[in-house]
Amino acid sequence: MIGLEGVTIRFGERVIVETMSFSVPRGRSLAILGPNGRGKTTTLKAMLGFQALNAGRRLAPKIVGYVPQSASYSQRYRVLDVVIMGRAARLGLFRQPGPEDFAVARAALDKTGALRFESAYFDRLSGGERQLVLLARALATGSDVLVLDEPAAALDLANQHRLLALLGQLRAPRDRAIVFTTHDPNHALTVADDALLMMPGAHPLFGPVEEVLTPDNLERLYGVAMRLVDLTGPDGVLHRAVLPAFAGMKAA
Ligand SMILES: Nc1ncnc2c1ncn2[C@@H]1O[C@H](COP(=O)(O)OP(=O)(O)OP(=O)(O)O)[C@@H](O)[C@H]1O
Repeated sequence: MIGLEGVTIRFGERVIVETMSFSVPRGRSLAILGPNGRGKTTTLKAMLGFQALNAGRRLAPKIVGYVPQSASYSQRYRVLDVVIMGRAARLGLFRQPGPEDFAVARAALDKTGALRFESAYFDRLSGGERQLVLLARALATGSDVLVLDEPAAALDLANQHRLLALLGQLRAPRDRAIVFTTHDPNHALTVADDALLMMPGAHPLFGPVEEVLTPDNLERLYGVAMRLVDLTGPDGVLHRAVLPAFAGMKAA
């Protein structure tokens, strides 16, 4: 389980969140949505213990698989070494990674479709390729809690599809708590059970995706008119999708 209880965070005079509470138990996934600069990353950092709280407390296990928006290292590392870092908390300060750690790291890279980069230098990869490696690093922790900060942001459509399929696979056994931020409500509709909408100038809305992700709420969230559409998915079943009204506009 991971979450926040009565958390307030201020930067100077500015209140980012005030007495905010939510939790994600094992078996559920949460999507956090909100406009740029509203406090999504700050909320994730608070959950992970990287952000000082003005009030309240965080609820989190000792080891969490975390995918930051980006990562850079002061040294040059190969991809496999970056993923092995996900094992660090289990290894402790002095133990070297063994064959089992390398096997776990390779399996994680295989799962995210990044095994072909295992010997490449991490800093030579594209933004999207790095994101797949960071996701593998999070999986390699073996934690049953995964926290992902805009995991799809740098991904092309094929890799978004792969990421959503992978999140779907990770969610299916209902033995993990998964939290991710996204700017795409359709990603929330596809793989989240609950949504936290960080409304501009108002308290966040939290609840099951089907109750919270309404066109009205999304319009208030982004200030853009939204429409609901029903689309037949690859499985032949009708699925709900949301589109901003500009999706129907023709370029002049
Ligand atoms: N350490 C800090 N000190 C002062 N202000 C900060 C600090 N960290 C973040 N902020 C500010 O808090 C606000 C929320 O930032 P945050 O990164 O959480 O937004 P976000 O919702 O994740 O945005 P985006 O969608 O653009 O990634 C921003 O205005 C940011 O500039």
